[in-house]
Amino acid sequence: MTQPHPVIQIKNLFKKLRSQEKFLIRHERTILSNITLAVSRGKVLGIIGLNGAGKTTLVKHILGLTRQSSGTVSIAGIPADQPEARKHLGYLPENPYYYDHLTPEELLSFGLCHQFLSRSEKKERIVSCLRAVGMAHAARKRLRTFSKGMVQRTGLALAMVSDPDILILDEPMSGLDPFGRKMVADLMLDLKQKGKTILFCSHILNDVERMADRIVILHQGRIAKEIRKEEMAGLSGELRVLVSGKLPPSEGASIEALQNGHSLVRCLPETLPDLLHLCRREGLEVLEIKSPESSLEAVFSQVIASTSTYACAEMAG
Ligand SMILES: Nc1ncnc2c1ncn2[C@@H]1O[C@H](COP(=O)(O)OP(=O)(O)OP(=O)(O)O)[C@@H](O)[C@H]1O
Repeated sequence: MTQPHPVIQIKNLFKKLRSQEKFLIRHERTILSNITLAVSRGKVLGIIGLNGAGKTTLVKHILGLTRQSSGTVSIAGIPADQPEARKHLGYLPENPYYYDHLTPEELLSFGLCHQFLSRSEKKERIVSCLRAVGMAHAARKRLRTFSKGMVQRTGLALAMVSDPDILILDEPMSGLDPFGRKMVADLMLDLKQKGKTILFCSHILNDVERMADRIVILHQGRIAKEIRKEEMAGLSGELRVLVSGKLPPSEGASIEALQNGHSLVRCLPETLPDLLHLCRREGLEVLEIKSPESSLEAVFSQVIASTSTYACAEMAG
């Protein structure tokens, strides 16, 4: 089967920044190191990483807003620094800030100024985008009167208004209440169903796990791990069960004898009834059942622990 042509293609991308000269010695910091990444049409790629891992810098390269030290970035086959590449992109920045005397309606019509649409088509597009993000009721209010979450929602509408094929969303859930988060998640899945390609960065691992087809863990400017959806399903989501004594071996459970005489059992939720039965039979008490961590959270922690002596990523380079 032939692979679909990637709409975002990054090859061997390096970004180095020159620090101030010290004693005539020039220092360089590597912000991104040998990033190679491709996203196919209609797919959702989630990027996660610690603060300072390089996520926003990577996004800036995709948007053609900064120049790479080496390597290539292309959007729909066009180098990312060419203006034509941007026609394919809708962008929500990490901390959206817009002229706050504007209304969402005015802001979105600015986003459509290069589109050949009739007045009524523009109006229809603006209304439907504001409705999609739950901001239709505030279409004519000044942005300066908005909460952070309302600005975030308006920013998302702006990213969508020109109907781009590719959406680049830097922390789309930031500042949103639980309803807002669900709304954005549903919206992203809807956009995906419409064939849009989405690349987003987030610190909310549950959302990333739910929405992404593929996840990239960026650490200290490098791709530390890529996880495909199929692999995500297979990640362990084990329960941890604390039992008041020693247990004999049991199928489907890993048992660790603790120094205080208790046992810590790890098992999948479907084998819990067998384990409870075993505890009853052995006359042991179940002291605690801890639900699984987000499986992505477990993998993320593992990757970070194994790829670094965790010094703050900002010190890297
Ligand atoms: N203009 C700049 N000048 C100097 N250093 C910079 C600049 N922009 C980014 N950096 C450094 O590059 C590294 C990556 O920053 P970036 O903003 O891409 O991280 P991030 O993963 O988006 O972090 P966060 O999760 O906190 O948003 C950081 O160490 C940051 O200090």
